[in-house]
Amino acid sequence: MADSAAAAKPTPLLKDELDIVIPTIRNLDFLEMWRPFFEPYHLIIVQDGDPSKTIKVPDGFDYELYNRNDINKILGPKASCISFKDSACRCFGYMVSKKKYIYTIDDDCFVAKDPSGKMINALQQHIKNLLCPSTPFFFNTLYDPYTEGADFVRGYPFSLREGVPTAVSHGLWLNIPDYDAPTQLVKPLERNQRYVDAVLTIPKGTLFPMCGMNLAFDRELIGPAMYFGLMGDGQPIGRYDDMWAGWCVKVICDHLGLGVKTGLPYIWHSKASNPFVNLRKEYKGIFWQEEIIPFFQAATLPKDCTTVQKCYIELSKQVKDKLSKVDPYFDKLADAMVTWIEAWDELNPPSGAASKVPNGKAK
Ligand SMILES: O=c1ccn([C@@H]2O[C@H](COP(=O)(O)OP(=O)(O)O[C@H]3O[C@@H](CO)[C@H](O)[C@H]3O)[C@@H](O)[C@H]2O)c(=O)[nH]1
Ligand SMILES: [Mn+2]
Repeated sequence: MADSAAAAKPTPLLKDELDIVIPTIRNLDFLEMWRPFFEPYHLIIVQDGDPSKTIKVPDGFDYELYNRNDINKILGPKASCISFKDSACRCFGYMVSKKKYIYTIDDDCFVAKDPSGKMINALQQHIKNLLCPSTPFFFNTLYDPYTEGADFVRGYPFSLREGVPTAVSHGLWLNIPDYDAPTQLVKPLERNQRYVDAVLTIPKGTLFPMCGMNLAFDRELIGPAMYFGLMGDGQPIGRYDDMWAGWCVKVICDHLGLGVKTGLPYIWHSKASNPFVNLRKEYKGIFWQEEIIPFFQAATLPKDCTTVQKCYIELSKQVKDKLSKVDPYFDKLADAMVTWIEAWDELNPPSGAASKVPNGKAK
């Protein structure tokens, strides 16, 4: 009987080709709710803050955990590019992973329900988004043409219907929306109750505010560009980690002909962080982004930038040239971008087939 039951249970999609990266400063009880969806996958937990604190992980999960001491030991002086006391530290998990795909989620994000009341398996939807092509060059008005019950509409060029590989799947959040501090302050009670049943490719040439709390990507296609910058302790800015990565990623995806999708899946974001603390972290970013975004909108990469690493190094040069006048911070950030690529290439030598190397060990 048992054999037939096991045989009937389908192997979860990309079970051995995807890591789940969780930045955390607290025990990971939230995993209990995700167990049906996450248990078959390997977790990479990036413990931020005090490394002497023990993070409790519920039994039954296969994981490796890295605290600040581990990061310093593994990267040596290059650890300076990994933020401390900010969720930006999660990008260390992307670097040490050996898998082709990454899903990253915050520890205050829970399983949401769709309008029918069904629990949403966010991970499976992200995988579906990543395994289906994107359509950045021509907008399909019936949204994702590859989803069940939809297609390319009349007038959509057949020459473009093959689409391009999808590098990023950006999910959304019910309940607490990812608002900046000023918006949170003026709308403290606002909750996102709108479930929009759509997945959209973000058109080429359009930037977007990438939120890191419910995000998946193809690590082999775009991993080296997923650097979450210098944030938190000792830095003049915070809560722009995912934004910075998203702007760099979108410029590089546009250049390399890769797709970025946003929309489904939703998660339930349960905890609003303190808007006053957030304002202090964000406020320089609120001014700076008025100059940063035109920089990324105007950024072009030369034809000989044929790999993500080459694109990223070129971008770091342009950051140093054009953004250092905004604040010396960008000079430091440009250098950290180079350090990140050096560390990435050290841990991920080009010869290694990323998804074939065994996982790291649980602590
Ligand atoms: O110093 C820290 C603080 C938190 N974390 C972990 O990071 C995520 C997000 O933390 P939290 O949910 O408290 O903060 P939010 O404001 O809701 O996060 C949103 O803002 C972005 C900040 O850049 C973030 O990506 C968004 O989701 C949790 O897992 C904390 O445990 C940390 O590692 N270090
Ligand atoms: Mn949160």
